[in-house]
Amino acid sequence: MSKQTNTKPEELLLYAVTDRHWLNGATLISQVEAALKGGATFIQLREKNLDDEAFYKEALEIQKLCRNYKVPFVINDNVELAKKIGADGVHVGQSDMEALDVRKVLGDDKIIGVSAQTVEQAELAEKHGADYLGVGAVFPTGSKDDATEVSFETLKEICEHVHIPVIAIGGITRDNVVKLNQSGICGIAVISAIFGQTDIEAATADLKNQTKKMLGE
Ligand SMILES: Cc1ncc(COP(=O)(O)OP(=O)(O)O)c(N)n1
Ligand SMILES: Cc1ncsc1CCOP(=O)(O)O
Repeated sequence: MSKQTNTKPEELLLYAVTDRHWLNGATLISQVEAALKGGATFIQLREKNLDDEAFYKEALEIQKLCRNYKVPFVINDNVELAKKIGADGVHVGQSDMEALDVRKVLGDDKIIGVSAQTVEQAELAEKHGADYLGVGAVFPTGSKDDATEVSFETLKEICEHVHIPVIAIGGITRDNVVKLNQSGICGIAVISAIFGQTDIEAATADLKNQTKKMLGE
């Protein structure tokens, strides 16, 4: 990896993306804490329907928790909120604010993650200052209605064409993560394989082990 980025590949090993669909009466903070105890290495707060005030309060709370665990904390899509609370960064998709513009808002030191489904998108995101790429959906997923499927070949090609770390996302479980072996990724991002599990802490620890094995660590 020759290009300097604001993330370390080891921080991207097991990236947990929140989803209140799985709360079932629990609080998001308790679920995120269980994921952190189980060894999640990165947290993304992803809220699609929360009002501004509640989103702000929740982001502050989860940011504090992540700081206690020394784990990077980014916010999905909402660049203004990330700026306001001084989050470690944001994750944006192809239909969100462009990485170049995000960088102007957040400055040089913050983490910008960008979703990519093609080599062209990946190269452009890197050129525009992305620190890492989230590529998927690599398997069928029930967590995102409009997810585009990305083949193993495309995932591998993306990894070969960029110098920033790449993580895979979409339908990844403890049982299928092995199929991502030799793709070139440095980690995985998941929702349901962590937050959809009864024992979040144990599921996170198990998935982390399986991911390390897949990477040959
Ligand atoms: C790590 C990571 N990778 C990809 C995505 C998907 O982002 P996006 O394409 O913006 O879709 P939404 O998450 O906004 O539905 C992600 N969130 N995280
Ligand atoms: C946010 C996102 N982006 C591409 S697939 C996906 C959903 C991932 O969720 P799961 O790990 O439950 O398939």
